[in-house]
Amino acid sequence: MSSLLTPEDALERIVSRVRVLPSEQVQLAAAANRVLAEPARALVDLPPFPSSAMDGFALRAADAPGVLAVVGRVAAGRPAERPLAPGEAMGISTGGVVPEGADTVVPLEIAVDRGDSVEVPDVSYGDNVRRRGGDIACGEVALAAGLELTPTRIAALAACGVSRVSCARVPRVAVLVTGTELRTPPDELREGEIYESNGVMLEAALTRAGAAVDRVGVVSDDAVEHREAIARGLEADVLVTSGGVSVGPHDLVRKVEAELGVEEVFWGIAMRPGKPLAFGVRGDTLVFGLPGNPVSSLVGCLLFVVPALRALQGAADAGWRFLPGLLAAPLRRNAVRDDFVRARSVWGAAGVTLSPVSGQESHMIVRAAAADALVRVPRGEGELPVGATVGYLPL
Ligand SMILES: Nc1nc2c(c(=O)[nH]1)N[C@H]1C(S)=C(S)[C@@H](COP(=O)(O)OP(=O)(O)OC[C@H]3O[C@@H](n4cnc5c(N)ncnc54)[C@H](O)[C@@H]3O)O[C@H]1N2
Ligand code: MOO
Repeated sequence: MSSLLTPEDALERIVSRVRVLPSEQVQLAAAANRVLAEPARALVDLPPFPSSAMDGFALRAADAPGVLAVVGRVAAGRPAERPLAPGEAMGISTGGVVPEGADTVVPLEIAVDRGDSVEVPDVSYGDNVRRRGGDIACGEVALAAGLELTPTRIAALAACGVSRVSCARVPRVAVLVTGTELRTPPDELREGEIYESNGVMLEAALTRAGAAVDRVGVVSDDAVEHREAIARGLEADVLVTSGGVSVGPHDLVRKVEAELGVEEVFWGIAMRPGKPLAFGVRGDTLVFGLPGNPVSSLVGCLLFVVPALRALQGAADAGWRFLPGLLAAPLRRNAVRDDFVRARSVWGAAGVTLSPVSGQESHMIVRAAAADALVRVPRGEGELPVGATVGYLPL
């Protein structure tokens, strides 16, 4: 591990080995968090008709101010039965069709409703009328290919009349945990054993990132067990292992993967935690060897596996999505590696401030759990002062 890749180079190498998964048709309601494979077009004008933005009276601006005859009442979904003539007004609800002949809506609060007539003040032409097609016109692209279907985007497509979308298939990810010392709660620990935490963490993080996760199991540091489990894991789109990627005699993952035909693309990244991360490919399967220390595993997953899942689904912006924040405490930089520091974020007048939590060692998952932000301290000289702008990922 003499010359380590920078995190940026590591991510670039990973993304360059990704082959986007084939797409399939998906019901819109089931497409949340997935990535659009083709542009989605509006099937209607939106709004589909000139609609009222207020509860009030529809009229012609040229007739105001004055007293107008009320010749109808329009509700949302119940349009007027005839056009509006000069000198007339119609009661109208928010979302109602502005009747033909009307061009303006006066809100209830500034009109005097006298039942058969209404007194209205001066108005500006077009006030409170939402233009037909003002949001989008029928046939236009509402969302481009490569966009993730956030709740806002799902709503936008539903409003456009779209019921099915084309999305990349959900990536299948196999998670394999290695380590003879690992037990699952509530089993009792024997001398030298600890509770396994990376498997559940990875399943949660990868499910949140849109993967279908298959827990291949927990294997001890034994080559035969490794071989059988890794061979199964290699059937998935992505294999993520935890532990066994360092230099010790019981670190078997890379060796067994090589025997099973995995081409190692790199091993080792100039970052802390997570330095001994390994990445390889076999066919189209991406193979991530995350270090066993729990915080190292978490950081490796967020920085490299999650973007790879986005890239597999054809996301236009698969890369890191660091948000800007201000350091609340000075942090020393390392000359050659990036540090990823766990911090607590607080929103204040100056923006988001980030306070590193106490206990930054890579086995301290409980200390990390007090944090909600992963702060990048870029390699370089000296220290970052209080108030320095840094990038962070929400945890
Ligand atoms: N001589 C060297 N030793 C180590 C180096 C090194 O460069 N030279 N690197 C250290 C770093 S950095 C890390 S990170 C770890 C990574 O080691 P492995 O990926 O081989 O992980 P393990 O040895 O299997 O485990 C490390 C640590 O984490 C605990 N662990 C493992 N899996 C889990 C799990 N699923 N849940 C909870 N805890 C887990 C394990 O018990 C160990 O304590 O190597 C350093 N060593
Ligand atoms: O990176 Mo190890 O990931 O420093 O504990």
